[in-house]
Amino acid sequence: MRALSMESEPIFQQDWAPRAWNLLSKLRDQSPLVQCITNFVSMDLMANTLLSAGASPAMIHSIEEIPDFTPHAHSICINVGTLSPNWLPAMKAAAKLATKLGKPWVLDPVAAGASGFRLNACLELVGMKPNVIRGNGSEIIALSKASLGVSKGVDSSHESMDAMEAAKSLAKASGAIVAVSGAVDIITDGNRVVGAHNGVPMMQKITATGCAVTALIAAFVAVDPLHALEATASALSIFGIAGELGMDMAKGPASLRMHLIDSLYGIDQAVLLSRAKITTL
Ligand SMILES: Nc1ncnc2c1ncn2[C@@H]1O[C@H](COP(=O)(O)OP(=O)(O)OP(=O)(O)O)[C@@H](O)[C@H]1O
Ligand SMILES: Cc1ncsc1CCO
Ligand SMILES: [Mg+2]
Repeated sequence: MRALSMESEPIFQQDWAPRAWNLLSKLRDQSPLVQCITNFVSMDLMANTLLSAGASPAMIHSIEEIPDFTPHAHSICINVGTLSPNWLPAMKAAAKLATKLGKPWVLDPVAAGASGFRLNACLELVGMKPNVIRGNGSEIIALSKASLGVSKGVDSSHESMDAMEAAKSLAKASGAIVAVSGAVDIITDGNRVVGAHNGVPMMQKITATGCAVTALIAAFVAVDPLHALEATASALSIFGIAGELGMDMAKGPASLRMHLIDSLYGIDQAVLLSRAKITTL
């Protein structure tokens, strides 16, 4: 057993699986309202992921509706996947209001390194204090270095582990929990680093699984806003478990999409406790 030297150690050494189950149970009881300002590709999978987990999604993105609606949301997910100049003001208005009201919000910097417009928009949003930033390896590296990448667009050309230092420095600079998805999902506050080892490679062959897990993180952070790192690791692990269970029934990406949603809906305590694999890295 490690020495209990740091003040954060008791949480660091927690038993992750029971904690993840506790959060999923809370989510199912409370059904948090998650406002999603997200890309056109992801809307269906994101809403269905939130519903099957037990949360309540609302894809409400018009700037005119933010003053009335955002105060009712329990958390907000902002995703720049199909960004255009007329969407950015609504994203910023929602982020600003969420921060002012103390509501957790989560940023998905899709293809952050693909263009100057997108990178600057993401950097501006990072400056508006998201509670969590979740991207793939290439996105987190581009954001951390504030530079354009030779990226494949929305897909990653890096392993998540390649982005470890970038994730830590982005977390330190922004004050956000930073999560990097991949074979091992990395979650860090800049000091602590945790790995979520669930999931199957075929999840990369379904568009917007990353977007969907970012929204799931928003739902988990809504039920435990004071422990955003633990909530983020739990969401990533549980989504990965749904992928593993779904893969047992799937014939390819299209049927995995369906079985993943069914599996997320059906995850019970025994399955979660036996499958969740969250470790200190
Ligand atoms: N090699 C892998 N093995 C297991 N799980 C994986 C692997 N790669 C990705 N995943 C899982 O797939 C999900 C999506 O991660 P990915 O890194 O593909 O996101 P993304 O690139 O942002 O996706 P998108 O832009 O399509 O939404 C995450 O839950 C992640 O844990
Ligand atoms: C394919 C695609 N293009 C812009 S957003 C998106 C969904 C996955 O990020
Ligand atoms: Mg993505």
